[in-house]
Amino acid sequence: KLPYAEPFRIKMVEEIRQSTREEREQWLKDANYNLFNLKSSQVFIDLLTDSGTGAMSDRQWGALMTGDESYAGSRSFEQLQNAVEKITGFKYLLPTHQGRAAENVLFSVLVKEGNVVPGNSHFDTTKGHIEFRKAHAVDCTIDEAFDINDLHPFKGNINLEKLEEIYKSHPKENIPFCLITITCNSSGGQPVSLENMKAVRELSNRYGIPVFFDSARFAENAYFIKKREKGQENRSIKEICKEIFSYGDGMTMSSKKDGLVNIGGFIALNSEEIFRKASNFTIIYEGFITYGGMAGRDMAALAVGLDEATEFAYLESRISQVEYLGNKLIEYGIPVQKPIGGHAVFIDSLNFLPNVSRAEYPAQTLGLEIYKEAGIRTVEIGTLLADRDPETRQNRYPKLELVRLAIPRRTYTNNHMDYIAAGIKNVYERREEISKGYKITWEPDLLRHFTVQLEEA
Ligand SMILES: Cc1ncc(COP(=O)(O)O)c(/C=N/[C@@H](Cc2ccccc2)C(=O)O)c1O
Repeated sequence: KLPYAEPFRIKMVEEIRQSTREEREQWLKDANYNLFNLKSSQVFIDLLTDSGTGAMSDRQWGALMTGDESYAGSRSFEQLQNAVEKITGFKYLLPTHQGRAAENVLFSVLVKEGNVVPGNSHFDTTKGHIEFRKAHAVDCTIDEAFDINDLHPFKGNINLEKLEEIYKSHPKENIPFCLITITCNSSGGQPVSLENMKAVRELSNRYGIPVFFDSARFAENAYFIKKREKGQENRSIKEICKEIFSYGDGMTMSSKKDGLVNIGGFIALNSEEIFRKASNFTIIYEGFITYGGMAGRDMAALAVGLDEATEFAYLESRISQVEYLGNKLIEYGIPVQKPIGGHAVFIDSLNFLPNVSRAEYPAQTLGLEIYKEAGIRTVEIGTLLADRDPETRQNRYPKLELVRLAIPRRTYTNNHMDYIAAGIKNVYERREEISKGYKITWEPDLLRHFTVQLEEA
């Protein structure tokens, strides 16, 4: 038996450059201690996000050259429509410029003030688009997801009792849909099992509630089903994807993740009625319904990307690299969410920095220390991202206070993974000295983590 190796070779490279610790300390000060404000030239290894940061293949670059920029009826739209239907089975497609735009269009049709939208953990913009409409996102994820050492293979699963509790305590007109996020980003890139999706579908049918998927990392979810769920090991990724989507009425997609492109999103669904209504919002917010904020060439590249992303060999190499980094950190004794997620390793900053009070944002503190140490940019998935309670305006302290190391697709080598692990180990060895965190000097009303400004506490 031979080990796996990447099912691709590299044909283009982009230079990255190291800096000095002194430079980085100054740059952080200039950035108001918000890693989003760093220039890319100030970052050696960029793990801020796996969204739109991956490498396209030569076939995708080729598709760019033959994109059809017709305003209506583009050939590239048809190519994308065929790819989406082949993989998901959904008949109607509305392209958008990215995932939150798909949420904006779909939720403009389905989400009304006072509504309740249950599911597993809704991610930041998805929750933002629900709360922006004065509706409530309710997290019904299983409890095991919040214990980083529990090895439950599907920590993205929905707790059916919690979900049924919601269905029983609200009239169905007040629950526009149940949203299943695959994989579940906020709980650590954790997958949802087919069995759970099927059970959610059956329960929702009993109460007459539609089911939608937030599908940003659906291919990685399918990979975990194939690897971990009994009876799935001999099925192709594409077969598993088809079954996944058979349990939903539709999906939103950030193509910047498992679409393997740098920009793009879409809505796909089966209901002609919702498609008609959503089309109006697409025309208002995005563009005509056969391009929706995407260039023809980007739709052509996305059609190829969806096909590549749903191939086992690609997923095995992508996910094995994340696992490789996760296992190195575990070897160093660093507390991380387990099992290792599909797109990222999530460090438990409460365990890592016990001397930093929660009110001083320990995950942000750790992210800044990792950048100072090694020029690696990460992101906080904790109290800053959780935003304030819309009513009380108090901080909402989530169960998990995480630093996410999101690994871009087909971009870094395992030498970079070794470098990342070594940099974090250095911080871990001096963790006792870190006792002061940060405080907010300015924040916006919504989705504050992108633009918040901080200073040393
Ligand atoms: C499950 C899920 N659903 C929808 C969307 C919106 O899609 P879009 O509008 O971004 O295309 C996202 C975006 N996720 C980005 C957001 C982010 C966070 C921190 C730093 C940079 C970017 C990420 O997780 O990295 C998502 O994860």
